[in-house]
Amino acid sequence: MLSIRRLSKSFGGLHVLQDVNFEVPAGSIYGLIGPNGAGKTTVFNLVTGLLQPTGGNIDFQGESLLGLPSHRITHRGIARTFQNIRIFKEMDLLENVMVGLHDHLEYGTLGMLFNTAGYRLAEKRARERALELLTWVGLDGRADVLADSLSYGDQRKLEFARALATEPKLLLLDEPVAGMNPSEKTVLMEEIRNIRDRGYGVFMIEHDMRFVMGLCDRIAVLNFGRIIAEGTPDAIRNNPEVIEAYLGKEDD
Ligand SMILES: Nc1ncnc2c1ncn2[C@@H]1O[C@H](COP(=O)(O)OP(=O)(O)OP(=O)(O)O)[C@@H](O)[C@H]1O
Repeated sequence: MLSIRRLSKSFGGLHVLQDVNFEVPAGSIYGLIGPNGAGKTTVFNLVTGLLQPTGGNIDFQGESLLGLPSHRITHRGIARTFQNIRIFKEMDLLENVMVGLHDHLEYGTLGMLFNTAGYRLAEKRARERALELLTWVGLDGRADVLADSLSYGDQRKLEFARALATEPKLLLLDEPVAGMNPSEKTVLMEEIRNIRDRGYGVFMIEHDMRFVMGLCDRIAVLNFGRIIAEGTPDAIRNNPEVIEAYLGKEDD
């Protein structure tokens, strides 16, 4: 689904990524791990068009993403959440999700101004879809609650629903469980599995080893800008180079 070939990125003389290769298969949960500063966020920024690579290719569903601006990449079917949650705190949950959907509405400002039948139907559909997405992430029944009043874990779920509103095929999650308590993590794990089972691909950066190992189908390990291992959680867990580079330094 997402194919990364010989990818490199330098900032001046700093080689942040060098000859990075891996493939995120469709319908799977894929993890990208590695110590702080290894280059994980740079990979996400390259895939989502916030940065352009120094060399190499990024193909999504057989077509290159290189040179496309972020919004075109979103339209190709890649959505993203951020390490620092980005939601509209002064809006309710339904409005937060509908903002993501509005990009896909056929009826623009004129329809809204004149409140045409077409616009009303599109709004009704968007509303129903937003409510469905809130149910998917376990926030049903709270559509009219202000986002600001949500717990941290629920804010993450809302961000998740907002990303799904762009109708992606692949969802990029940047440290989805950062700051969550253990029970929130367990719930989110189940929800990410449900999303995968609905046919979405999930590609995540995560530092929480228990979460990554328990959830991902495959994992790539970055260390100083290079992939040092790729494989199933069991293979990664037992890889001596990975243990030395990363797992050995884990607090847990
Ligand atoms: N725009 C930039 N200009 C210069 N250097 C950058 C830029 N973005 C990232 N870097 C450097 O690239 C390296 C990799 O950063 P990156 O954020 O990709 O790492 P990471 O693996 O996501 O780390 P963390 O786990 O701490 O989030 C770091 O040394 C960082 O300082």
